[in-house]
Amino acid sequence: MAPIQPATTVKTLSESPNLNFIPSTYVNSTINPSDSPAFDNLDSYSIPAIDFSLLTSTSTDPNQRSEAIDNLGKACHDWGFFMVVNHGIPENLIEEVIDGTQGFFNLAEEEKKEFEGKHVLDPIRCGTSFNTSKEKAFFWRDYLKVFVHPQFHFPSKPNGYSDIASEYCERTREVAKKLLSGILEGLGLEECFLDKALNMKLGFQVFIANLYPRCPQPELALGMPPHSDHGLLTLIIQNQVGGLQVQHQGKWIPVNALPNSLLVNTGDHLEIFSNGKYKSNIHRVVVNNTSPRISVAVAHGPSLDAVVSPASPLVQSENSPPAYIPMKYKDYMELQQSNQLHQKSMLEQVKIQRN
Ligand SMILES: O=C(O)CCC(=O)C(=O)O
Ligand SMILES: [Fe+2]
Repeated sequence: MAPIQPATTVKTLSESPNLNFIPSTYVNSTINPSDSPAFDNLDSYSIPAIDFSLLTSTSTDPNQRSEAIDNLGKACHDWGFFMVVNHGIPENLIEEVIDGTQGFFNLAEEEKKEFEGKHVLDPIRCGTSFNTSKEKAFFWRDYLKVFVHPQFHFPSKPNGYSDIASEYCERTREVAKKLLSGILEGLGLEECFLDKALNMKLGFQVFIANLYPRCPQPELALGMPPHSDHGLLTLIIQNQVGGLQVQHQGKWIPVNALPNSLLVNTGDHLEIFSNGKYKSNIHRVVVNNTSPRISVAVAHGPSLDAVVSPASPLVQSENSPPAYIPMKYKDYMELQQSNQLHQKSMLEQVKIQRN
């Protein structure tokens, strides 16, 4: 039987007059509200915040800096998710990226079709859900995915969006690089490993813009399913509308972003590289009936040609044999993007099972 195709973008669907119910193809049976902590319990789950200026400023007292490196390692270990404050990316640049993204999704459907793309390795691709050719239930989300490094690609519309995105991606690349250096330092690895093992000078960077329109039955739909990201670190900004939830100790914790913070997810390749010390974070997006959510996730990975395996100094003792088989990042990314997005199903395939 041919796969069911969504009629259109979720944006168009959500704008249909008198839409009181969602089509059954958007009903997701995987939502389990009881796995969220009771509301008055949320305070005991506070998402770590990292002060970026303490990691990078040359005038930081060395004790404060090593405390910041420890906090960063702890955040990667305990949560795989943290918020970065004092990152130095201007607030107005972030607002312009969100506005440009809104402008892109507001283009006429025929105009967006120009950027549709056919294959997961096409550098510009927009669409709906995650992978409609493989999904049984669709997600309440439209997206634009663009490869922005080592070569910068971008849609030519709307006017000015490409320049803003180019500047923003350069800034996030710098922040990601410094966070990764701090993470490596915390693992006891030399900074040159970034270039030696991961070839970060040619690091793969993808700009992912997401729109989650208003949904008349938010308790039945999901914006994005529980999943981990394929790269090393993903940096997320959003409009003022929440919806991102991170899994922590088996519970879903809603992310209430600190003002002007970057939200950071650790990805599968950090888990592989750290030989399982820093597990990639599982997250999902829930939707609502009042305000559309816009987010921009910029994912930072190794070079597509890098064959990634656990960092050699971390697997030299008998107590810590390599827990993942080496795989070319490009092959990993292509496979993850061509299948259904489900938990850590791709990472499971490279994990070495030991009894
Ligand atoms: O919308 C968000 O905050 C998260 C998006 C996300 O998880 C992704 O694009 O991989
Ligand atoms: Fe994600």
